[in-house]
Amino acid sequence: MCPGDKAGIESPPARRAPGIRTCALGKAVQEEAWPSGTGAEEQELTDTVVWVTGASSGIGEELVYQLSKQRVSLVLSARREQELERVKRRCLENGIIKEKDILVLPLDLTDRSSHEVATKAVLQEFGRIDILVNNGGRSQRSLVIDANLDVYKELIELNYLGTVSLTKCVLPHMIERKQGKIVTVNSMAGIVSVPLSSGYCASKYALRGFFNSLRTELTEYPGIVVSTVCPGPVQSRVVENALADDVTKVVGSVRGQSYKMATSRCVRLMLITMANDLKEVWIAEQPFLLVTYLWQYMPTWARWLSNKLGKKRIENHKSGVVRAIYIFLSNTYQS
Ligand SMILES: NC(=O)c1ccc[n+]([C@@H]2O[C@H](COP(=O)([O-])OP(=O)(O)OC[C@H]3O[C@@H](n4cnc5c(N)ncnc54)[C@H](O)[C@@H]3O)[C@@H](O)[C@H]2O)c1
Repeated sequence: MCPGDKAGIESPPARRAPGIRTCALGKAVQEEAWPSGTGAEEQELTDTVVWVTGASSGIGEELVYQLSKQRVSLVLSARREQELERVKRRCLENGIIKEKDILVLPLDLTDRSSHEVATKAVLQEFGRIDILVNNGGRSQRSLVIDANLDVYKELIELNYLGTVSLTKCVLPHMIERKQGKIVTVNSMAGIVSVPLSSGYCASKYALRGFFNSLRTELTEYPGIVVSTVCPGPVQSRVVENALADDVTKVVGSVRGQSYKMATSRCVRLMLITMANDLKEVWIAEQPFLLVTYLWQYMPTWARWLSNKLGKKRIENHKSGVVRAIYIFLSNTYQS
């Protein structure tokens, strides 16, 4: 943690002395050096055109609410137009943006043939795309032995290929302008391997690999920033919507989420990430962060701990009381 970081988010990096360092954003850590000499707050995103996928729920929905309090243009995408219209109304009621600043653009990430047309629609409306936030996605709660192969196909189609496809549509525009930000909501499950989420982990590992490669390919375009955001458990509908053992089955309703990070806090930290062009951030409360550190730096210990905690999680899943584990330590493995 940075010295003086006790106040967490209330002591933003802008106040800190120049220099490269590894900092904590309050309880949530970004494993990344701050850019030297700077340290922007989210207001620096003013006057940008931001396209958010998965804007109808959870992290994406909260992200557009917080962005709508600044002077930005927003494109809201997800599959359900009605839900997007609801989110738009709230943005207009509580934010400072006007009707002309917000475009509802229904989009199915798995329908890759529609992505080019959607990109053109955004460019036609606002003339540019400054920030693409690849947020839409789904999780999984099923054992490898039980999960139908279609579950894996769907998770790769949506979380991985859908994101890659949209990014590829937007990229030529950013390259032409030599600027832009591609922010992808990955997960701690892109670093930590978790039982019951094998397909989800695979899709998020794949995404992390893809964007790390893309970042290197873009070195001659320093104005294009590729950011990967890895949250731990955050309050949203991600578990409710998670695929079970068949692609037609979802987990459904889940019990309390109070142990998870508040969506608003996660999003605030994401905005700071975006304003500061950070390459990779880990956003989580303890002990989730600690487990991620173990996976990164002490994989042998991480595997030992995973076996202990994972066993319990699997037992609970098998005995049909999987919801109980959401409150206990085995949630170390949440998406
Ligand atoms: N909430 C967490 O604990 C957590 C942790 C780590 C990462 N994440 C990631 O955060 C992102 C947002 O998830 P969330 O937690 O807000 O969950 P959520 O279920 O509340 O929201 C998911 C969003 O993705 C959209 N979506 C789903 N399938 C889609 C499709 N085919 N096409 C377009 N949009 C689609 C949904 O409509 C919704 O808007 C996901 O990528 C998820 O993997 C969440």
